Amino acid sequence: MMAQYIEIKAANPDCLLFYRMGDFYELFFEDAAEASRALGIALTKRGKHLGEDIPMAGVPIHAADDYLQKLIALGHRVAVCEQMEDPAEAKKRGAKSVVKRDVVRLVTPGTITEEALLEPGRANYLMTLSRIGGGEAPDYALAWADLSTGNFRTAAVSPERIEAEIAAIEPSEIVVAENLFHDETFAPRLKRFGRAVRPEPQAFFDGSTAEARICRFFSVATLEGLGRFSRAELSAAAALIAYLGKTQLAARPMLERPVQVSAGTTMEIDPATRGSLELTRTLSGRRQGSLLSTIDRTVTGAGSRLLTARLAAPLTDPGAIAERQDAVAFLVDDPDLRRALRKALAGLPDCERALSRLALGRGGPRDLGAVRDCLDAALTLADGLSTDLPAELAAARDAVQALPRDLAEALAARLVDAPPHLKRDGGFVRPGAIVALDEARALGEDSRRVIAELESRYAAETGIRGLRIKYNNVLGYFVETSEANARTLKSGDGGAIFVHRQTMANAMRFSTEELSSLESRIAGAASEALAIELACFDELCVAVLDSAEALRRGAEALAVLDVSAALAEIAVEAAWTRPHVDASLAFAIGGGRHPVVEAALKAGSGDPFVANNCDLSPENGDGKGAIWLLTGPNMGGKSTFLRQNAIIAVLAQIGAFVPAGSAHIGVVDRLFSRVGASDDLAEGRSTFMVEMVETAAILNQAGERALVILDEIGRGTATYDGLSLAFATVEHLHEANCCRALFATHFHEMTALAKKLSRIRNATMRVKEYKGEVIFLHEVTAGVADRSYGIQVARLAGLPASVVERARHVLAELEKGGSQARRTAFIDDLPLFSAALDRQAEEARSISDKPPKTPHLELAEAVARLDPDALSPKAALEELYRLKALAAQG
Ligand SMILES: Nc1ncnc2c1ncn2[C@@H]1O[C@H](COP(=O)(O)OP(=O)(O)OP(=O)(O)O)[C@@H](O)[C@H]1O
Repeated sequence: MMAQYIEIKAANPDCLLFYRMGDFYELFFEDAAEASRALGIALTKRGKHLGEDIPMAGVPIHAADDYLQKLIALGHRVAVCEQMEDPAEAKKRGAKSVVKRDVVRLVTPGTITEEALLEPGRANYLMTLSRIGGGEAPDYALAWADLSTGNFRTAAVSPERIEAEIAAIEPSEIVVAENLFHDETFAPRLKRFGRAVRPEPQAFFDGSTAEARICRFFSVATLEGLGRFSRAELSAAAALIAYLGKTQLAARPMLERPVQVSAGTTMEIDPATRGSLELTRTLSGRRQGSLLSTIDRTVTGAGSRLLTARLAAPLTDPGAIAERQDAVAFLVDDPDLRRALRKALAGLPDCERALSRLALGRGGPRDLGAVRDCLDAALTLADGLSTDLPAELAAARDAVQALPRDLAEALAARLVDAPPHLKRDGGFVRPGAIVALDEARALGEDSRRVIAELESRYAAETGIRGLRIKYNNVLGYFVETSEANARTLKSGDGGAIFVHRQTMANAMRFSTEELSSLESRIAGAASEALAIELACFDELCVAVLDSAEALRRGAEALAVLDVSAALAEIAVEAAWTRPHVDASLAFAIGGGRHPVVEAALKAGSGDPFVANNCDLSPENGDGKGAIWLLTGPNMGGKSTFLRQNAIIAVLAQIGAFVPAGSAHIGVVDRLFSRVGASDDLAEGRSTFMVEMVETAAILNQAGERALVILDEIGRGTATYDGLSLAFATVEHLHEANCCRALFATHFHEMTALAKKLSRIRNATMRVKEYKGEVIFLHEVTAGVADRSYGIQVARLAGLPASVVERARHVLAELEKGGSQARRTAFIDDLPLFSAALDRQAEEARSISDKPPKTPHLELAEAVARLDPDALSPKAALEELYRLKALAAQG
C-alpha cells in the first residue's frame, strides 16, 4: 500500500494527498505533519518506511469538506485519491493485494464548487493570464471563470493595466505559463497576488492549438459566432480549459461559452483607488465596513455576487446606466412589487451553484431540490410581473417565463420537500411518485410487520415468553433466548427449525429458514428501492442538465431582479436620489453624503451626517472640469468629503441611486483616488514612495473625463519638498490632465493658486472655536482655512498636556516667521524639553505671585502681536471681535 501511496504522491508533488482508506482520508509523511499543524488534528504513526516511523494524520469522510475548506483558505491544494474498487474485489486477487486507487480531483482555490467551501455572496474566479508574442510589444489577455456558476469571460488587457484588471476581478487563483512566472522583469508585478498565482506548463497556453481546444470543449466547429477573440484571449481561454481538465479530470464542468469584455465599457479603477475607497473590502481586508457591505440589501447569494460584480465595474455608457436606473426607479415607485419580489426571493437556494455541482457529477438530491425551489418561486414571480415594465426588468421577466415548466412539474412530483444532501441512502423520492418504488418500500415495511408476527408465533409455539427476533450486521435476523430456554428450542421439532448460530454469555442465538427468506426479501426490497431512487435521480439530473441554458438564464434574471429591488430598497431606506448621468463633463452633487460614515454615525453616536455640495462642472457648460482645493482642520471631514464624491460617481455609474439630494454626473471614464497613507513594506516601498508612484500613475494617465481625488499629497517628506510637489501636481492636473479633481491639503500656501489658474476653486471645512475648544461643523464652504488646528486635535486625542503646551509654544515661535536661518537659530535656541517644562512651571508660579496684568496692558500686547499682512479678511474680523471682548473686560 505504501508503494502505491508513494507513486501517487510522486505524481502530485505540489498537493496534499488525501488518500482514501475506508471511512477516512489519510495523509502521510510531510503531508501529515503539515495537515496536523494546519488543522489541529492528531499526528500518529503507521508502519515503517526505510526503518523510520511513518507519520500519519486522518480526517473522516463526513467532515472532509470542513477540513478542505480550512486547507484551501490557507493556500493549500489538495489531491483527492479515492478507492476505485470495492475492497472485496481486491481480496479476490489475493489476501495481500492492494485496493485500486486513483486521484479523482485536485481541489484548488479557483476550482471549488462545494457549498461548504464557497462564500454565498462572492464569486469564486479561476483566472488565466496569457502573453502572446515576445519582443517589444507582446499582447496580454485574461480569461476568468467561476466554476461554481459557469460564468466565463475573456478580455484583452493593456500591459500597464494588468494588475488593475486582476484586482478588479479578485480571482482566487491565477494560472500563468511557467516562463511568465519565472520572467525576471514580469514576475515582480504578480507578487502582490501572493500564493494565488500558479505556474503551469507552457503547452496550456499554446496559441496554435488554442482555438481547437476551445471548440472541442464546447462542441462547436468554430468560434466565429462568439466574438472576435484576440490570439492572446484564445490562449488564455484555452489555458483555462486545459487547467480545468487537469484538476477536474473526468468531470466536465458546465461553463457557458466565453463572453468577451471589451475595453472602454467600464470605469477604470486602479487597485490603489479600489482599496482607498474601500469598495468591496476595507483597507484591512475585511468585507465588514466596506461600501458593499453597507449598501448590500440583496436577499440571495447570486444577487450579492451580481452587485459585487457591478460595483467592481461601473459602466460608462449613459444609455446602459439609464436602463439600470429605470429598473431601480420602477421598484422605488412601486413598494408593493418591491416587497413582493424581495419576499419571493428571500431564502431561495443557490440555483446556479446547484446546477454546476450537478453538471460536475458532484450534486445530490438537495441540489435538485434547489433547482425545483428556484423554478417554483421564479415561475410564480413571473406570473405576477405586469406586462408594462422597464427594459431590464422586462428582459428578466421574459427569461424567467421561459423556464421549463414541465421540469418544474417533474421535480415537484418526484422529490420530497426537504431532500437529503447525499443520494447514497435514498429517501428523496416522494411517496406516490413511482409505483415500483412504492411497492418495494411496502414490501420492506410489510416484511418488518411479518417479522413482528413471526416473533409472536414462535413465542406461542415454543411457549418461551422471552423469545425475541433481533438484527445485527454479522448474523442478520436471528432468534434469541436465554440459555435455559434454548434447550426447549433444541428439543423435539424445534431442533429441525431452529439452527444454532451463536452462544453468548447469557443468551443463545438461532436462525430459521423462514427468517432467512424474509431477510433476503427485506434486503432485496431495500436495494431495489434504492436502485429505483438512484435511477430517478439520474433521470432528473439529465432533465435538469438538458435545460441548463434556460435555467442559468433564469437564475441570472433572478439575480438581476434581486439587485434592482435591493438598490431600490436602500434608495428608499437611506433617502437616495436618482442621479442624472450623461456625456457632459459635469460633476454637480447637491447635499452629498458618505454612505458608510453616515451609517456608522447612525449606528454609533447618532449624530447626523452633514450633507455637502460639490461642483466641479465646467463653468459655462462646455469647457473643462474644475479642481477644488480643500483646506481645513484635521478631523474636519476632508477625507470623508473626498471619498464620498468618488463613491457617488461609482454608485451613479453602476446604475444605482446616490446618497445625495441631487446629482448631475458627466460619465467618468477613470477614477483615481489617493486618500490616506499606506506603505508597502513587502514590496520594499516606503509610504512616501508609494504615494509618489500612485501620483505618477494619476498624472500620466488621467484624461479630461477622469475624476481625481488626492488627499494631502506631499505630506510624507520635508515641508518645502512636499509643498513644491503638491503645487506642481495641481498645476499639472489643471494644465495637462484637465480633469475634474478634488485636492485636500494642509499647505495653505497653495490656495494662492486659485488666483493664478482659472479652474481652481478654494473650499474649506468650517469649524467653530468656543472657549479654546474647536468644534467641527463638517461643512464645506467656499474659501480658505486660516489654520489647521493640529494642536487642538492632538489635545483631543489625549497627547500629554505638557507636550501639547510645548507644541503650542514652538508653533507660536515658528509663526513669527522670518528667514529659514532665523527659524533654525530659534530651534537651536529652544530649551530642552525638561528645561522648558521647568520654565513653564516657573512662569506659572511667578504669574500667580505677580499682580494680574491690567486689561489695558493685555490689550496693548494683543495689538502688538497682530500681523495685519498675514490675516485673511475673516481672521481679521475675528481678531477685531477678540480685541473688543478684551477691551470690554477693562
Ligand atoms: N459630513 C460629515 N458629517 C458628520 N460627521 C463627519 C462628516 N465628515 C466627517 N465626519 C466625522 O469626522 C471624522 C473625521 O473625518 P475625516 O477623516 O474625513 O477628517 P479629515 O479632515 O480628513 O482629517 P485629517 O486631516 O486628520 O485626515 C469622521 O470619521 C466622521 O466621524
